[in-house]
Amino acid sequence: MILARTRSALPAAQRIVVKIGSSSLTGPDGRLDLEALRGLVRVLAAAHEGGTQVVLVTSGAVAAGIGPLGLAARPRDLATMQAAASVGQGMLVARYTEAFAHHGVRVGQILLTAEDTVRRLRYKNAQRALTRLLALGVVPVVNENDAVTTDELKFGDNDRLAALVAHLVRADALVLLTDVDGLHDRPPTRPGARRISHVGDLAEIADVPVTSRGSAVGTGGMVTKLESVRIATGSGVPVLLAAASNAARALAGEDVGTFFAVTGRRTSARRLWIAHAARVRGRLHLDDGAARAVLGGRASLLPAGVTRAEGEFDAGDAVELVGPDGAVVARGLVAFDSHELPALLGRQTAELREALGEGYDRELVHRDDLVLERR
Ligand SMILES: Nc1ncnc2c1ncn2[C@@H]1O[C@H](COP(=O)(O)OP(=O)(O)O)[C@@H](O)[C@H]1O
Ligand SMILES: N[C@@H](CCC(=O)OP(=O)(O)O)C(=O)O
Repeated sequence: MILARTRSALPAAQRIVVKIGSSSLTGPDGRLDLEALRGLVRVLAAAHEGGTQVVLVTSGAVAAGIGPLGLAARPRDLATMQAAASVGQGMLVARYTEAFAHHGVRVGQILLTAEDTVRRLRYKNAQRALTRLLALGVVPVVNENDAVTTDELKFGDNDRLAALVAHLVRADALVLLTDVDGLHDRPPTRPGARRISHVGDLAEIADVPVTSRGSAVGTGGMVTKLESVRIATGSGVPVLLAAASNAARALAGEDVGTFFAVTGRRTSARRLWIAHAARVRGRLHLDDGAARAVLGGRASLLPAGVTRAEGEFDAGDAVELVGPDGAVVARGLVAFDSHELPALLGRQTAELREALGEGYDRELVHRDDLVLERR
């Protein structure tokens, strides 16, 4: 589709997901910057008025909780982050509700966890709520459900969450707003850094140095943004990455920020999650036959084809499947806990059923839970 390859996709988009990072919503003191928030809302309300459906994915809950809790800086431990997010999220949504109401637009809060994008029922649930809100002319305001999200289940960052939401609502484009106007050919603090305007394929920027250190209040830096870009463009959604201060020009299709063209087609949310699971818990080493079977694309992985396992994981966790040459061939959700594996590896299915009973003759990684590594 021609639209998804150029910036003209943006003004023509009927449904967009816009993500704004903490760095663009907070002042130097770490508190919410109301002027910045209102500036963003002005732009989004105008897009809404023009007939574009807008989903806003907003960070800033933890940052908004820093001031009221008297914390010196953004907390790094999970419990204090949860507490700060719990205090901050309410304030954040109250501010958006007021700011959008000023333009006659209603908002609805949606808090998601990783599970909502993986488990079919929950995925459908989230999708139904978001679609209905949009049909009712409401701007959904989405964030991760930080106050109850455990370490394992965390999206890790809102950049990834935004890409998954863009997939969920079948957005025509994803707009990532941050404190820097797009990807630069080197971190923008280095002298001579220049903006890259268009990326047709991520391979073009393989050599661009990016840091994972964000601003003082942001998380993930440019690395998580590029991961988000990879998820979105690889599943049919083009991305524009720009400075929040350029939001209006970005939505108008002007030459600001970096445009990333679509590189792949829409895929299932579950496969998307497996391919980009925030955290891989272990590795299964495959023998030659198993590696070839998996690479063939239609086979499940059986215990018989695995020579050794690394890591500690529970059934349902994401693991890497490694071929005899040491290269990762696929990612998948493993069906057993790691402590069960020594008794299973290298043994035939029938033998396992006989020795250990029904239930132990199942696949180690079912083919529906397996995604080949892109080469
Ligand atoms: N090559 C690069 N081009 C642009 N920005 C980069 C690059 N490498 C690192 N960065 C950094 O990424 C930061 C944005 O990430 P972050 O602070 O996490 O933002 P947010 O809070 O919006 O999610 C920028 O401030 C910038 O310093
Ligand atoms: N959900 C968290 C934001 C986490 C996050 O990814 O922040 P950022 O890198 O600023 O987009 C919050 O609301 O504070």
